[in-house]
Amino acid sequence: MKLKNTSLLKDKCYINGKWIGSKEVIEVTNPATGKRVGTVPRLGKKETADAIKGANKAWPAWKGLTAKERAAILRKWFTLINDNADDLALIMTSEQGKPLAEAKGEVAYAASFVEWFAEEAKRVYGDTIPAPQTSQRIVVTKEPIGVCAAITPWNFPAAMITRKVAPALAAGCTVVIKPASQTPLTALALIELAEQAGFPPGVMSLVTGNSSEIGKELCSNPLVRKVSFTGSTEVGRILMEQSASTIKKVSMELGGNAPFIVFDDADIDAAVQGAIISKYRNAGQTCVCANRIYVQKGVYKEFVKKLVAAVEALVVGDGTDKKVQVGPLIDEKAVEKVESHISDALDHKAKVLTGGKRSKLGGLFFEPTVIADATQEMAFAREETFGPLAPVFKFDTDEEVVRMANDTEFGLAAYFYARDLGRVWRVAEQLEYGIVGINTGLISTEVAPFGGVKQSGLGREGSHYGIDDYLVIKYMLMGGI
Ligand SMILES: NC(=O)C1=CN([C@@H]2O[C@H](COP(=O)(O)OP(=O)(O)OC[C@H]3O[C@@H](n4cnc5c(N)ncnc54)[C@H](O)[C@@H]3O)[C@@H](O)[C@H]2O)C=CC1
Ligand SMILES: O=C(O)[C@H](O)CS(=O)(=O)O
Repeated sequence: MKLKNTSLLKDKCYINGKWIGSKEVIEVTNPATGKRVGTVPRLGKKETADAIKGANKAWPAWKGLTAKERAAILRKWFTLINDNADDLALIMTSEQGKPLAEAKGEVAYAASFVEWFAEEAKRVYGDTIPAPQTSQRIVVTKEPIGVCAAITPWNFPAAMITRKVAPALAAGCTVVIKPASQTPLTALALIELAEQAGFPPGVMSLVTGNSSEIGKELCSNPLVRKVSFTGSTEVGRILMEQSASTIKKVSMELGGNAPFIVFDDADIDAAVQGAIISKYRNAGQTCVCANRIYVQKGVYKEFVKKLVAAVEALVVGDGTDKKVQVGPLIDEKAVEKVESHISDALDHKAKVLTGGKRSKLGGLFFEPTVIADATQEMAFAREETFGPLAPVFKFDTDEEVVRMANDTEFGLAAYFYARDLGRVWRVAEQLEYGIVGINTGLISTEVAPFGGVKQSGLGREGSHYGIDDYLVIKYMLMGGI
């Protein structure tokens, strides 16, 4: 990996302002080549407890800074991330596999949360409330909740970290981060830049190692007041259970199963482009990817023909190749999940229109796939595929498709293409999701409150709502006036 700034490639963790190694290490491999790109320490409970203790010790001074002083350090971090965007993107592609253009886009997206919350830090407002007695006054303040834990996934190795730590730090909290073991190098590069930006020791630490051991300490240590997690719903349940014993505040950004609906009054070409970006971004490994594509019968043939042509034009390969639009999946388990969804669909009489098997490139590459004649009985109607598989369902009426779209335990993102104003309002209001994309396949921005309903999670990230998850409300009632 040829970096301009070689200080960004770390093989140590960062705990209480010190870079810590260990005898035992975790290998980080490139999913496109299977080659080792680096190693990180295999740490556990003890180092996590040290990081939590250090975060608690650093908290009073950090929250004691003015909002403007915290904002200035966040702003410096934002500038450093942007100044090192090319290197951060190359590290990300090397450990996660996404095409460089997508990695650069994610670095900018990650930086946007740091910029946004540097600004929001100065807008944590309280209230005054008319008191019930003339001798009383009531003031409401919002205060940082305290030491926070951030546990993040491999699919967005930069943005899922800054989307949590930026609001926490802006609010005056300190943070201990546990990144995914598959993609720790991007996270550690961000920490290197945070150290350069001037965050005091203990304010932000990062631990790599045994996920469940570190997670248990983060969730059960009483000094931690908040756990913010992004990942699968299964792991989210475990973390919520583990956090219950010390009544921690939790934010959960979990799995999804996004419906993507094309009505007969849609702009079909726009809908095809929206389906491509929503389905095949990050090789389909995002929680907001279209997992089910519903097409109204009057436009079914045209849409499917155009979708197949667009999918067949996608270039699969190593993300460092500028021509590549679809990189490898993260691991063998992910490839087998896609294969299992395809074979289940074929067992239920579905038809493969393009793709349907591992790429001839071998390894973790999978052909972008479109399946026709999909039905609600098939596995992808219940489970998140998390891969480049687009199942197309045909539907007749608006009522029928809204029922099918809502028929899931998940409720993160939904999309639809339509132009009739009444239909747009009716469908948008009837969809049981935290995010609804209308005539677009790309809904992610730092200015909006990202999050799900039902079993897709709790809390919101980004937007002016995002900082509330790291604050607690206090009121002071003054008597005897
Ligand atoms: N709603 C959202 O924004 C997102 C949801 N996801 C969901 O996550 C899944 C794929 O991402 P993965 O990283 O494989 O999810 P995952 O849930 O397996 O892992 C996420 C993080 O949790 C850690 N982890 C796993 N088991 C743990 C435990 N027992 N205790 C503490 N930490 C533990 C992992 O090391 C990783 O850092 C998909 O279901 C996807 O939809 C992924 C990214 C974003
Ligand atoms: O982890 C994810 O899938 C992200 O939350 C999706 S997005 O925010 O990059 O759209």
